[in-house]
Amino acid sequence: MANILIIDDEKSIRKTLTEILSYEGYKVDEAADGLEGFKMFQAKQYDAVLCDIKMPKMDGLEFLEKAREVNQDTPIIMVSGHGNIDTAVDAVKKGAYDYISKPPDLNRLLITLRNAMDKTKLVTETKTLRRKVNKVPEMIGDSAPILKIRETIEKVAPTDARVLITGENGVGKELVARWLHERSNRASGPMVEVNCAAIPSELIESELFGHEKGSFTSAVKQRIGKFEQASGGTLFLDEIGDMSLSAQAKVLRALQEGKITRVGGDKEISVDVRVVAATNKDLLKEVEEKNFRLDLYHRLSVILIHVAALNDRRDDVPLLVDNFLDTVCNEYGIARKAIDKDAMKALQNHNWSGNIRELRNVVERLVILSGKTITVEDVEDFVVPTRERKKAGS
Ligand SMILES: Nc1ncnc2c1ncn2[C@@H]1O[C@H](COP(=O)(O)OP(=O)(O)OP(=O)(O)O)[C@@H](O)[C@H]1O
Repeated sequence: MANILIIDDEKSIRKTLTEILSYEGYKVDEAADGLEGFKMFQAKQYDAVLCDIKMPKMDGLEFLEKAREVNQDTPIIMVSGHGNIDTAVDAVKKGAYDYISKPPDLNRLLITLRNAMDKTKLVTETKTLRRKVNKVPEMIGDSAPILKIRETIEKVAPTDARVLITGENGVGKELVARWLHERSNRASGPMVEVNCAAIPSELIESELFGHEKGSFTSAVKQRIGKFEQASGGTLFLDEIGDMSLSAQAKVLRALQEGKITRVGGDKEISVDVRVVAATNKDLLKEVEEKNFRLDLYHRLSVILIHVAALNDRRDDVPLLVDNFLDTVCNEYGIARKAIDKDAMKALQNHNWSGNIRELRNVVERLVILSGKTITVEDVEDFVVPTRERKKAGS
């Protein structure tokens, strides 16, 4: 049964609305002004709110504004008298679902309520589905370094502490960042990723902080930067070691003050982001070579997570191979291929300079090229690079 909150200072209106809605099977609570209504709204989850505009203590617009800060999803329908249709329209612009006029027309009231609640249901379902579709892949492995990383993620994720993730290419740094977001209190917010190495240095500031229209030749319209996009969520700065010194200075300011300014703008905009950064470089060496700011390094590295190279945790190889065999065969829609002991051993001893990304490619290649069971010959034929085999044979 849906719960509806009615906020109106006129007792007769509350009575009429309550009678209609109770008759239709809704559970109804009443409040006589915005302040009382807001307290009830904070204390209980409602499916919809009907709210008068002109009221003592706290009016409808103020209620709307405050309620939106608490909960974005519950639809709020304004109930407007003759004199304040304009305010009702204004309320809709500010996030009210719709408005109905006094005296309330029975059919219009019920249809508006039903539509509002249908929409909320759809929004909630979409959110749940999106979360399911974008599920973060498992972090496979039970080697000591992986256990330690999982433990650190569980401890650190719910805090807003900044994390610097280090490790070679393809070890799983991005995966760690995604789990930090997933396990944080920001998980329902966005996770926005910026690959600092892939963006030309003259564009990185506009990418991160946005720009105002006309601030430079190609700025034909206003653009919201990644810091703003990530508000309420996590900003993942990948390859931070490749960021220009001038962009570093601006990032530092954003981290110190929690505020950014768009390129070509003069307004300071508050942003609420948790920053997670990653690099394959030795940042302290970059600091020594004056390519990276020490103050920024300290800001970013409150917590350090180092992801060990696959060659340093070979115990994880069999688990990873088994897991990738499952997913790859599934993706290709073919029966799960087996792998014999010697083949697994050969993979375990291989030099994984490309880390887990390389391992996944290798499994994919083996699945495509081998028979039902992957053998050590397959590994020798399809995995060990020709160059190395020639060397070994000569
Ligand atoms: N422990 C793991 N278990 C399962 N899959 C993993 C694991 N670690 C990494 N992967 C997968 O390996 C691939 C490479 O990982 P990821 O992109 O996180 O590496 P990275 O360190 O960020 O690489 P780069 O530095 O090149 O950006 C991804 O597909 C990721 O899902």
